[in-house]
Amino acid sequence: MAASAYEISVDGLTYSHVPDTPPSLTNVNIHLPKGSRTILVGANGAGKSTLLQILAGKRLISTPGTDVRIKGRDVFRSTPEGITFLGTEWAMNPVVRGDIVVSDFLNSVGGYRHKARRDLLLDILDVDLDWHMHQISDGERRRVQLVMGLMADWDVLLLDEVTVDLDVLVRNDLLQFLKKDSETRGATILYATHIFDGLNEFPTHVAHMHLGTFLMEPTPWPFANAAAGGVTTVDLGPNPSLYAVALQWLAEDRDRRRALENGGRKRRGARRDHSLRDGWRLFDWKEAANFI
Ligand SMILES: Nc1ncnc2c1ncn2[C@@H]1O[C@H](COP(=O)(O)OP(=O)(O)OP(=O)(O)O)[C@@H](O)[C@H]1O
Repeated sequence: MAASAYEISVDGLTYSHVPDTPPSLTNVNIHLPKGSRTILVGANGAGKSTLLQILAGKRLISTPGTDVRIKGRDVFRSTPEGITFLGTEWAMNPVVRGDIVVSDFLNSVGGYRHKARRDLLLDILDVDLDWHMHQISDGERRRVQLVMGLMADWDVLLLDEVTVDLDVLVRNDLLQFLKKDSETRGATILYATHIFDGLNEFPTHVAHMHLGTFLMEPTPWPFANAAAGGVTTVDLGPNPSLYAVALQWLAEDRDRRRALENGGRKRRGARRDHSLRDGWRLFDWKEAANFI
């Protein structure tokens, strides 16, 4: 299939947040069909958020040979319509912690234009239009964000761990809504999460990221084969749950990372006292206690 036939296509993507430092993404190549729902599995620091932010057009990349397209259009040069990105940093913005009533807030971002969908989402996410944004909990603020982000029809939804602070009932209802919406409208979802329970029925594809690369590119889910199609080193039995697969992958990733560290090929940061530079000392709690 030509790259433009995919809803999301990434070719030759390498990216460093800071010039001349090890890349957070290295030669990423993924191709996702329209209507797919892909779960990105990877340890903290694997590169999931970086990839989602790039797809959302939040970072400009002009490296020759890099091609990042959504709906066939270059996300850096001719950003397509219909992409919704929902990340965790939104809730930190002082603007959405101000004294504004939820109904006014949603109207200010066009809620009146999508009333039927907005009302459905208010119901699913159990959001009260009379709430004041500065008087609600983090999880409630997250629910308002989801109503805001999902009330207009989207073609491609990029979700970066935004279900983490939802209660299980709301999260379950939301996932069912997203699945149905994606099936009905052929909309595409790429979802990075660390919470795998209740997720087995959601994805059409699952992918495995580690240290900025895809150890397994998006692969149709479920994995029927007993050894998970060779994607893990141990036999997880028939039809393993996503939780079991993720747990195994992350354990293997940790071993792989530690082997790199032990071989002196750490990517960044000190993790052990023997990694500290000359002249550095470990924190001494007994010494520190004298100052309390
Ligand atoms: N703004 C930044 N400046 C410099 N380095 C960054 C920045 N953001 C992320 N990184 C680095 O890029 C790498 C990938 O980070 P990223 O946030 O994409 O990982 P992640 O898979 O989303 O992790 P998590 O599961 O913890 O959210 C990490 O090594 C991280 O330290």
